[in-house]
Amino acid sequence: MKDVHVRFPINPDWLGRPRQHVHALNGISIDVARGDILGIVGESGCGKSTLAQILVGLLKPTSGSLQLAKQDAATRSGMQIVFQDPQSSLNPKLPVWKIITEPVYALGDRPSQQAMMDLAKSLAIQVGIRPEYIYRFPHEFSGGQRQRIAIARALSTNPEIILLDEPTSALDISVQAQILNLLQELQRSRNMTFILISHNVSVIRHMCNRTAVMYLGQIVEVGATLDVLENPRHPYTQLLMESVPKLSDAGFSSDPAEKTELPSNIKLPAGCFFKDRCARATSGCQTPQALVTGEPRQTGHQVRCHLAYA
Ligand SMILES: Nc1ncnc2c1ncn2[C@@H]1O[C@H](COP(=O)(O)OP(=O)(O)OP(=O)(O)O)[C@@H](O)[C@H]1O
Repeated sequence: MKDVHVRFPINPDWLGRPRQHVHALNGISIDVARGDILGIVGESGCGKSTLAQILVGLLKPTSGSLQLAKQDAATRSGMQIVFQDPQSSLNPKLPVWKIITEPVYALGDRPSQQAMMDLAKSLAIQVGIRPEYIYRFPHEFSGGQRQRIAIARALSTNPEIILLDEPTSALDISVQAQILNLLQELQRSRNMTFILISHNVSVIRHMCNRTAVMYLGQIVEVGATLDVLENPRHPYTQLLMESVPKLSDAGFSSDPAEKTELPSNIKLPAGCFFKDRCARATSGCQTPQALVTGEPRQTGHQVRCHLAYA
């Protein structure tokens, strides 16, 4: 992704002309390498869903561009998505084998029904669903099983990248780890590329080798997950990490927005977007901050703050 911006027009006048815009993404540039599990973390409203929609082509950037490197011969489609809620993302009227093979039809292929049932059976086995269950309907499965079906569907076209948009947030705690483990096994055995969007830092830490932290439609810090989460350099990442619930905490808050307000994305702040919430802000924060590479340089650690390495 190169300098992607997304603005939503709002508040139209009587001629239908927008009086204002929501600045949802404000210059997102990021590379994902093959075999990466890239985590994207940030609080509610920072633009994670907008980014997901741009990645899978449901939304076009207002400006900027996306590029997918040349695909493998074995790869049939660039990207598939697994949504947060398997309850609403699976068509309740279709048997599971048809749900799993839907993306194959979407590519324009018309294989025989038998071939599709065979494909669905083999994918069901890979995600831990009994193959004889593929004739059943979504309501006959638990939440965790439904998410396994959604994962099988994403695999059906053998995509280069799978975008996981909060893949475990709608599931019971006891099932979350099983789904994350399944995703890890699939990623390793197929050397797939995952982009995992989550507000849950623990999920990102468990799963991702690289992590990008978003704030007000920008990436404020990106690098190897251990560097970003264990040794955060941006004051916002530091705030985010301080707010991660500790097992010993009772009545914790995991949302830094509850401590201080997220500024408006209709009228963006001048200079650094974070300065009004930042305990370290100085006069140098009045100018817009660029994402600069710092230490450790070899892991491509980048921070959008002039104080990061001061
Ligand atoms: N179609 C739209 N029209 C106007 N504003 C929008 C639209 N879609 C999103 N927004 C706004 O863009 C900003 C980013 O929204 P987005 O849904 O991408 O955030 P998010 O990080 O995914 O939040 P959450 O975790 O709560 O889903 C928010 O201020 C949201 O209100």
